[in-house]
Amino acid sequence: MAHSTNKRPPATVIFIFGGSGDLNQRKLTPALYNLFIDNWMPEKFAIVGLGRTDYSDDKFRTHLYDGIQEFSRRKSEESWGKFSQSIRYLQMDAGDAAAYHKLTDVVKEYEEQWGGHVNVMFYLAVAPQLVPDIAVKLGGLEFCKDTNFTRIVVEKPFGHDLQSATELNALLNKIFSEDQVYRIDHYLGKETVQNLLALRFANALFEPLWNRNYIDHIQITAAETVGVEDRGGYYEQSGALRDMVQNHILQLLCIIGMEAPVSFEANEIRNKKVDVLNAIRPITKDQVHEVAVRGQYAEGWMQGQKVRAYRSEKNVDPTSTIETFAAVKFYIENWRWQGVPFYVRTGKYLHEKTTSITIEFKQAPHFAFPQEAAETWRPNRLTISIQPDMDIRLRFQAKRPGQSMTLNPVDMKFSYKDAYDHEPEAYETLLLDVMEGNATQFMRADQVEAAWRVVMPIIEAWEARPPVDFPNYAPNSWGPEDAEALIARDGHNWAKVK
Ligand SMILES: NC(=O)C1=CN([C@@H]2O[C@H](COP(=O)(O)OP(=O)(O)OC[C@H]3O[C@@H](n4cnc5c(N)ncnc54)[C@H](OP(=O)(O)O)[C@@H]3O)[C@@H](O)[C@H]2O)C=CC1
Ligand SMILES: O=C1O[C@H](COP(=O)(O)O)[C@@H](O)[C@H](O)[C@H]1O
Repeated sequence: MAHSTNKRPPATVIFIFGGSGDLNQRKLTPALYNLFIDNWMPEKFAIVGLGRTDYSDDKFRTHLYDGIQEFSRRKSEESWGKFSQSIRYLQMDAGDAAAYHKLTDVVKEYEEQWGGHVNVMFYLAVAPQLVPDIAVKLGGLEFCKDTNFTRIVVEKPFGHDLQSATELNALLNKIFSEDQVYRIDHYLGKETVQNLLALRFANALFEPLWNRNYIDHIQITAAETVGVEDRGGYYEQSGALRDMVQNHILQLLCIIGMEAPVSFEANEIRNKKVDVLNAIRPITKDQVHEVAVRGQYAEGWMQGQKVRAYRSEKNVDPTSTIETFAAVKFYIENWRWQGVPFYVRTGKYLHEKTTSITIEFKQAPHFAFPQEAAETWRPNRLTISIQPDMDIRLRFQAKRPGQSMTLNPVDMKFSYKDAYDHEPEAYETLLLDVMEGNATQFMRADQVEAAWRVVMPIIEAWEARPPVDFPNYAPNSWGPEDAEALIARDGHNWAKVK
């Protein structure tokens, strides 16, 4: 969430389970380092990486420094020198209950050194199977019972389905209070996603139009130009629906669909979002084939490179029925959105890297212009590009210069690149939120479960009926033809973002 004052968070010890892993090197340490450069880190902090790998503190810092060189948006020897003094490594197997006293020792050490109580963040950057066991073991530590000072961050995937997510929530809520649990969805930390709240609720301009009376339909696209890369093992348990729709895309849909919050207090925002999830029209298993499309990439070409079919990727079953593309049509059953379709799609190896939201408005009630003007007329559209372009465009009709009354669709555009010189990475924002104890942009237990409830019928129908046509789309395309048909049946096309 936006941080309103330059008040730095209180003294914090950050334990990163999975300190030796990819997420820490690629995202977490670079984010903390950038917060440090911007003076957002607490005056007193320590970062303790945990893992089984045999690292000395120095070797661990060197490993993280390599990550800074590769992944950080800023790199300065001088600031790294200062920042890295606060990093250390603790070699331990997370399954070893007897080793957990070391965490208490570390916390006590800093309490003595810094002279007072310290906040503690546990970041669980480990495979999801390890999460329950680590949570239980942390629960045995006396200082974890301190609900004001101890927080636990849980990475995605949060559960594999509704049942496992519910069980994980029950377990976490037995050990920690809900206020201590931060379920991360990194999309919510993106500047352009947070800006959706500003766009909708800091402007009086849009709200009167933001409903079924003026909006024809809404599209959300999260397209990637990468394949599953070396994550075949994970992806085989997941697929596009679990990996992207259940979390990131439904969260975008919530922000677009929610009612105006009374305040920016965490539970107020989360209540408004969960209302949207609860209002999504349940899809029956019989309807799945009408409202949802799945795809899997074949071998082909991406940006001049030959790429393998999904079924030939590392750690992927050669007969895999896992989808690398998903498109779904949702309806939100409430006064605001009755009858307005929300089309969403996501996929790997698609034609363009883009995450964007397109809001298409209805036609003006009466068209008084000559017939030739109608030929170039296009509906009003508000297009919000989340990434990699970060801009908002409003398409409207203008008169084409000349002696006849012909129309031209033109864009009014706000571009982050032109307006600002930098923006923080999502993990910077979210890690600072955790240190400040602000859970607004994190998933509450009921939100996660409500999102699973939305996608479960599709998952179950797809698992019950394996696809017969996989692979069914070529790399560098926009996915399977059925995805075009899904939206074309309603008389629309997927919007071209650029
Ligand atoms: N990488 C990314 O960009 C993203 C990752 N995530 C999520 O973050 C989590 C971690 O992913 P990632 O970093 O890629 O995975 P990695 O496989 O790179 O890292 C896994 C980490 O877990 C540690 N680990 C495994 N077993 C144990 C154990 N028994 N005791 C202590 N530590 C253990 C490993 O340390 P060691 O081998 O030293 O024991 C390693 O540090 C996953 O849930 C993933 O879905 C989410 C979004 C993006
Ligand atoms: O959570 C995930 O997100 C990434 C896409 O993230 P983005 O910030 O680059 O849009 C996706 O590649 C990955 O499969 C998924 O696990």
